[in-house]
Amino acid sequence: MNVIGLISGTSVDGIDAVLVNISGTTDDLVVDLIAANTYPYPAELRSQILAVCNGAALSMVELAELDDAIATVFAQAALAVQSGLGQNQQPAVLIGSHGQTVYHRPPQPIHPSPNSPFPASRFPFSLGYSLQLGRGALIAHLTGITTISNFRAADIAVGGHGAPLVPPVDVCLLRHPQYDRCVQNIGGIGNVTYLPAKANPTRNLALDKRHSGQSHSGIVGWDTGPGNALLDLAVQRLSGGQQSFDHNGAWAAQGSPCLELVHQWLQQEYFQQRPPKSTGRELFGPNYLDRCLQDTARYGLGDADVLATLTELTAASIAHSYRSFLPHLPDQVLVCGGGSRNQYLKQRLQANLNPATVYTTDEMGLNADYKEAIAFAVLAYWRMNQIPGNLPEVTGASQAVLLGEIHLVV
Ligand SMILES: Nc1ncnc2c1ncn2[C@@H]1O[C@H](COP(=O)(O)OP(=O)(O)OP(=O)(O)O)[C@@H](O)[C@H]1O
Ligand SMILES: CC(=O)N[C@H]1[C@@H]2OC[C@@H](O2)[C@@H](O)[C@@H]1O[C@H](C)C(=O)O
Repeated sequence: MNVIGLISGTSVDGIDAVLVNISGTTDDLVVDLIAANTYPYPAELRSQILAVCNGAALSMVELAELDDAIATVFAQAALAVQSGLGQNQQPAVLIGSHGQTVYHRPPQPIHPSPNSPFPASRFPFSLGYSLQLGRGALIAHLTGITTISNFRAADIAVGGHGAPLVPPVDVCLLRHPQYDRCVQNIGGIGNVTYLPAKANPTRNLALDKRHSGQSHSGIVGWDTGPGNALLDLAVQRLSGGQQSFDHNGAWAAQGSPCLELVHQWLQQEYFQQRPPKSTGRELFGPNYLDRCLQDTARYGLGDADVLATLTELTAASIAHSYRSFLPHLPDQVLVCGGGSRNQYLKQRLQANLNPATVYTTDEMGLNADYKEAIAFAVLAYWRMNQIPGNLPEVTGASQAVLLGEIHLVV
């Protein structure tokens, strides 16, 4: 079946769109990439989204308009990605659209009031909340293709974080017979999937002691913290808006990281918190960067040193979380997302993760730039085949559930 996957991530740089052919279900899942492209947001729409992500207030009218403006560009991306198909290629019969996250709040532990009608054992937390704009009904109407959207809501309703959702797809496409692997996405935020080798699951039995979730398979995952979000914001500030990101890490590579500062930052709550855990720009956004820059100023760091230190925070927080929450370091780390193109970050990751070897998912045959869009095509395909899409051991949900709402074409 040909399926389109659409996502714009926390970097808010544009819509990643793929057309894939999918067959099989889980263990026998096969995904062939037919076409892929990124369609940048119109500048004004992007600034509006970033303002909302940074907490700008919106009226209901503005919210409705923003939702449909995003749905419209998502629908355009879907049509565009399959516009140049050869004669022997079939158009998509299904779209999986993640939409644009504008707000994400993980579930919070609470102390229920004595008058609560719910027993504390049943409801020991307030549910998370995650809002993705770009409503699926409009995408289905504009494209004429059945669309699945709002993937995170069902997992959150059963107590999960609703994120990360890509790990079950990593399990099907990247698990190795002999090597323990981590698949590390480095987008705006970083997230990992740990894939113990199929051959030696018993090596991973120690996992439950470190990880507060239950994982019989040994497969776990979580958001590691900042990916490129802080770096991008810092580059924009330090270049006076001339540059939007540190191309290949060239600027940071001219400086040296302040390891003492990185060590202090790693003591912060998010890095110490056990999985399941998820985060977003609400935490690792402009205010967080302000605090980092106050610290770097105290240490008298120059611009290149500031960027090297923020790059080190991304690399070191990833390595710190593996050492804290996995039974042992993996044999291989497969990076994907835009951060996998930052050569300096990749070097620092390798230095922090020795003796594990760092690769990109491209080297394993899975496109590093479009893996998330591919995953949402697969999640939509699973939804249509009644296959639950969440991994409770990753999201913290109380059960596996079907993910996504189906919007048929009327
Ligand atoms: N050549 C490059 N050199 C350095 N950094 C790069 C390069 N290409 C992309 N990036 C970084 O990758 C970022 C975009 O990554 P990506 O598209 O994976 O993020 P995202 O999908 O929006 O985020 P998330 O996975 O958190 O939702 C850019 O903002 C930039 O920081
Ligand atoms: C709420 C939200 O959009 N979370 C994103 C974000 O970007 C990376 C990381 O944080 C991950 O948890 C998730 O995205 C990917 C696609 C996921 O669900 O696996």
